[in-house]
Amino acid sequence: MPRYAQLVMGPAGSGKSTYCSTMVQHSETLNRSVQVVNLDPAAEHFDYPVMADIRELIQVDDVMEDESLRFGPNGGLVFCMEYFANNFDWLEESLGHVEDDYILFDCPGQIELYTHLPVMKQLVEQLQQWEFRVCGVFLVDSQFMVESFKFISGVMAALSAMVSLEIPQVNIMTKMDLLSPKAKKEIEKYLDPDMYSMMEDGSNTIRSKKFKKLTKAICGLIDDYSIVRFLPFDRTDEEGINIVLQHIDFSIQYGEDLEFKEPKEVEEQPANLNYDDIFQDKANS
Ligand SMILES: Nc1nc2c(ncn2[C@@H]2O[C@H](COP(=O)(O)OP(=O)(O)OP(=O)(O)O)[C@@H](O)[C@H]2O)c(=O)[nH]1
Ligand SMILES: [Mg+2]
Repeated sequence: MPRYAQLVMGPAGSGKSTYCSTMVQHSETLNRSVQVVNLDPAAEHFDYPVMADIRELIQVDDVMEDESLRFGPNGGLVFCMEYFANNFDWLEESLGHVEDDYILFDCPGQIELYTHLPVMKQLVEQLQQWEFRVCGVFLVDSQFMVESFKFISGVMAALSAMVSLEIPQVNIMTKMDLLSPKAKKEIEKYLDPDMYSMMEDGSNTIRSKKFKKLTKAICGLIDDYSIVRFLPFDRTDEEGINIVLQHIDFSIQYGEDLEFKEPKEVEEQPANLNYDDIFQDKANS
């Protein structure tokens, strides 16, 4: 039986930890068991129960305080993640060997982890060896997506994670509840984007003549191949959360191997049943 995992990624403060705790609560209402592993060695607090916590293995503070290393917060985090990649047996031990389990990995917010460092790819390959089907969940704060040039940079960040990890990926715009009614209307344009008309919009930011060809090529890539799409995520909207979960489940084929319940057997009826005769028999008896 396969095991299932979501790799919850995204820029700093995009709502990864909140997403994890929302998903845990939502799954409880569906009577599904979902566990969370904290992979952020700099995490201070989160409000979900953890199955495993990378801070048991290594903490950013310890790395920064180490006289021989002398790292700052970002270098420290990269060091921690590389240390983690060299010690996957810690994760194996913490995860155990439960078949059919469903685990969310709450990742750190440093974007370089998803764009050019090999750690996350190594983690994905390791999880796949342990028979996990892994879906990338890339979160971007919706408040940073309501203008064309910001949207394109969000799309590029999501795309580089998709390209480097080579797993199914569901992209999500978080914190939809914080948008003003005007911004909510505006954001609809970005949930089903028409990149070519976006290039023609009022702002001059993406219409610089010098980069026109490049902008057009990027917009064309996104539009023509429908490579990147975003789903809205409002933590107060159960229906919306369910839609996101269904997309993710579908991408990792969750549920396909679950036990199929046989329908109750119906007593076989004679092929040429004559109802009139039956009613007549009953009436006579
Ligand atoms: N209103 C609202 N606030 C949210 C939502 N998601 C996250 N937040 C808030 O945004 C802040 C950051 O959320 P986190 O879940 O810690 O974000 P993160 O991506 O885990 O952050 P790092 O781990 O530091 O990268 C917190 O104050 C959350 O309460 C949301 O859907 N709605
Ligand atoms: Mg977090």
